[in-house]
Amino acid sequence: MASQPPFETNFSSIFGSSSPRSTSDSNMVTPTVQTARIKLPLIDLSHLTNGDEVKRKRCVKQMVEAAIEWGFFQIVNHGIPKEVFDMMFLEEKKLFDRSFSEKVRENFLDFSTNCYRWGNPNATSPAQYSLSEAFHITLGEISSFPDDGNNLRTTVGMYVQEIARVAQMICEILAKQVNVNPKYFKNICELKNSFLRLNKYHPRIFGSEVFGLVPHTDTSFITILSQDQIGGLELFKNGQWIGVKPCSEALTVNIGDMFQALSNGVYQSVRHRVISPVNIERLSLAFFVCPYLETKIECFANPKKYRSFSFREYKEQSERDVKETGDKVGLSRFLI
Ligand SMILES: C=C1C[C@]23C[C@@]1(O)CC[C@H]2[C@@]12CC[C@H](O)[C@@](C)(C(=O)O1)[C@H]2[C@@H]3C(=O)O
Ligand SMILES: O=C(O)CCC(=O)C(=O)O
Ligand SMILES: [Fe+2]
Repeated sequence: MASQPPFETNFSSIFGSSSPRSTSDSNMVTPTVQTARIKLPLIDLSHLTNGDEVKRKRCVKQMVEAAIEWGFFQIVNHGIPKEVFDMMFLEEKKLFDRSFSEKVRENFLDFSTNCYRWGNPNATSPAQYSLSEAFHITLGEISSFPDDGNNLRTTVGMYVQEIARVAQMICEILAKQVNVNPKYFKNICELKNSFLRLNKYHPRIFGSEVFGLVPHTDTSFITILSQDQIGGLELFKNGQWIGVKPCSEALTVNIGDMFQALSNGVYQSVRHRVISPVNIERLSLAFFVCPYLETKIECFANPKKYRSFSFREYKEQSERDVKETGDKVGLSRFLI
């Protein structure tokens, strides 16, 4: 049975003969000239723990500067064994290779009903269409899985434990620099709303360039991305889309909307997107650090840029916006 979502049949009415990049939709920043791929600031996390105080301070400074200037950086020597990624990518591939009907079936894998998504069902124009499929696996749900010897569950559990440890370290450092009590990020592993998003990007089928994932900011505090070597991730900086060069062994970290709000706009939740690969599929794993639904997001600086809001309010507003317009409006809704 086919494992592919029916992109072609279901979206032919939206596409016709055009491609997302050739439209003048407001999502697009025209002209979309592709600049050279860049290497993001690369941060060696071993300096945080090797006992050399000068190197530790330099490492913290690099990270903070990258969060302010780029909203993105890459990390190496994070301490997660290569085997953990190999196992996780293998399970991810096996999961996406299952039949389409199995993937959409309600309560597949006992997760909540809408953990599987493909395309963008709410797209109103080609510029909002994503040629990819994804699973959202929230931390709260993994812990309630029965231990039935299923490799996917064990592997996801192991993966998020490792990645959450790294996430915690980064969040605490970034918090301290903007006068947020690092205890705010105590027990990230316990943050049941944090989730792992498994992304599969399909090779282009609609002519020229197509979005694998439409331009967006992440709703998280931070996101930690692991990707294969295919590439396609681009970020928007100084009026241009810039391709991020994949770097083996490195994880990509980006600031999400919650940290931008918490830091009163000091850290940047930068718009990014994925361009579909040519003749090849691409896999990635994105871990989103999110607070509890009732957590109040309130910055302590003055004057405040954003009104305080709960994570529930932000999430529900974003979901409503995506449903009604095909796109997330984001933090601009909460400006004072
Ligand atoms: C169609 C969309 C779903 C999404 C918001 C968006 O407009 C574009 C990107 C999607 C994304 C990707 C990262 C996160 O998983 C997410 C929650 C987010 O903040 O942006 C999702 C949104 C979603 O699934 O609702
Ligand atoms: O796959 C990628 O490179 C980016 C994924 C992403 O932006 C997301 O899942 O929010
Ligand atoms: Fe993202």
